[in-house]
Amino acid sequence: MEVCVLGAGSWGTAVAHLIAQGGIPVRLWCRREEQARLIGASGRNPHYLKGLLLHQDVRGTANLEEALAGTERVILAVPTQSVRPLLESLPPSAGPKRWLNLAKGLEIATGDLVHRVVASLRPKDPYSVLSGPSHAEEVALGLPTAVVAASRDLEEARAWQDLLNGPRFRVYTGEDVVGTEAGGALKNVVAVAAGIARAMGLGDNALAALATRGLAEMTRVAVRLGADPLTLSGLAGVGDLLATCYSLHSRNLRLGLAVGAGKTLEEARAELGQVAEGAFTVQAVVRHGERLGLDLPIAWGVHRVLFEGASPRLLMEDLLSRDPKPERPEASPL
Ligand SMILES: NC(=O)C1=CN([C@@H]2O[C@H](COP(=O)(O)OP(=O)(O)OC[C@H]3O[C@@H](n4cnc5c(N)ncnc54)[C@H](OP(=O)(O)O)[C@@H]3O)[C@@H](O)[C@H]2O)C=CC1
Ligand SMILES: O=C(CO)COP(=O)(O)O
Repeated sequence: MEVCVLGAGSWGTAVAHLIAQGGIPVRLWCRREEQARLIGASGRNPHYLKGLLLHQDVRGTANLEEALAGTERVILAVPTQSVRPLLESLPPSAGPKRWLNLAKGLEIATGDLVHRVVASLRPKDPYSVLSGPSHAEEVALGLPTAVVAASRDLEEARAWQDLLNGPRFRVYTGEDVVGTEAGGALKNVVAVAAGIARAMGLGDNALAALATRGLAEMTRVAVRLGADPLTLSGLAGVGDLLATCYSLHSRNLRLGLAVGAGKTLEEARAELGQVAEGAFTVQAVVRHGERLGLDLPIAWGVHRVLFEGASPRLLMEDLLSRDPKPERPEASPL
C-alpha cells in the first residue's frame, strides 16, 4: 500500500513523514516543481519544517497524475479554500479514492465545511477527517500528540486510525464528522481573537474568558450545523482550542498578535508566510452567519478588526460592554 498526500506545507509534510515512519511509503504532492525537486535532492522540504530530515520513503512529486496513480488512500493537506479547485483539477484517470481531510476551515463561497465540499465533487468516495491539537512542528519532532479520525463509517475511521496511530501519535476514532470539522475550523477564529487580546496585554483572565466564551460560540455554530455538542469538549474542540490559543506555534494566534500590535492584515500575513485559516473562516462565518441566526460576537469582532478597519481596542470594549446575560441561555439538560 502507498499513500498520497496532496499538499506539501507544514502539516502535509509532517503527516507524510509520520506515515512513512510507520512503514508505509508516501507520495507527497507539491504544487511547485522546484519544491519536489529539492525534496528529492536534499530529503528536506525547502519551505516548511526545514529542520526535518524526511523519512526516505517520502517521495516528493509535482505531477498530480503520478502522485495519485495506483493509490487508494489520499490525504488532503491544502488550505480549505484550495480544496475545491484542487479536486476539480484532478486528472480523469484518478478513480475512486478514500479521502482523509486535514484542512481546518469553512469555504468562504458556500459556508461549507470540507466534507460538504468533497461530497459535492466526489459523492461516492469514502470520507474521513483528522483533527485535534497537532502543531506540525511538534509532530515532526516526535512529541506526544493525540487526535481524532472521524467518519460516518466507523470502519473507515478505524482504517485511518490503524494507518496513523503510533507510539507518539495517538489516534482516537469518532463518527461526528460535522463536530470534528467545525471544532477545527472555528477554533482558528477564536485564536485570532486570543492573539489580539494578548498583544493588548489584557492578561490571563481575559484570555481564559475569551477561550471559554469562544468555545460557547463554536458550540453554538457547530450544533446548528448538525454536530453533537459533546464533540466540542473533545480533542477537536477544547483540545485544539487550547493548543491554538496558548501556543506560539499557532499561525492564527500569531496573526492576532501582529494585528493586535497594529499591523495590517496584509503585513501580518506576509510576516507569517503560511496559512492562518481563521482569517478566511471568519469571512465565511460572517457571510453565511445570518442564515444560522446566531449571536456570534467574537467572530463578528474579529471580522471588524481584520476587514473593516476597527481598532483592536474597540473589539475588546465591544465584547466587554455587552448587556449582562446568563452564561448558558441555551442551557440544555446536558
Ligand atoms: N500546520 C499545522 O500545524 C496544522 C495545519 N492544519 C491544517 O492543514 C491545512 C494546511 O495547513 P499547513 O500545511 O499548515 O499550511 P502551510 O501554509 O504550511 O502550507 C500550505 C500548503 O498548501 C499549498 N497550497 C496552497 N494553495 C494551494 C492551491 N491552490 N493548490 C494547491 N496547493 C496549494 C501550499 O503550496 P505552496 O508552498 O506552493 O504555497 C503549501 O504546500 C490548513 O487547513 C491548516 O489549518 C491542521 C493541523 C495542524
Ligand atoms: O490546527 C493547528 C494545531 O492543531 C494549527 O494551528 P494554526 O493553523 O493556528 O497554526
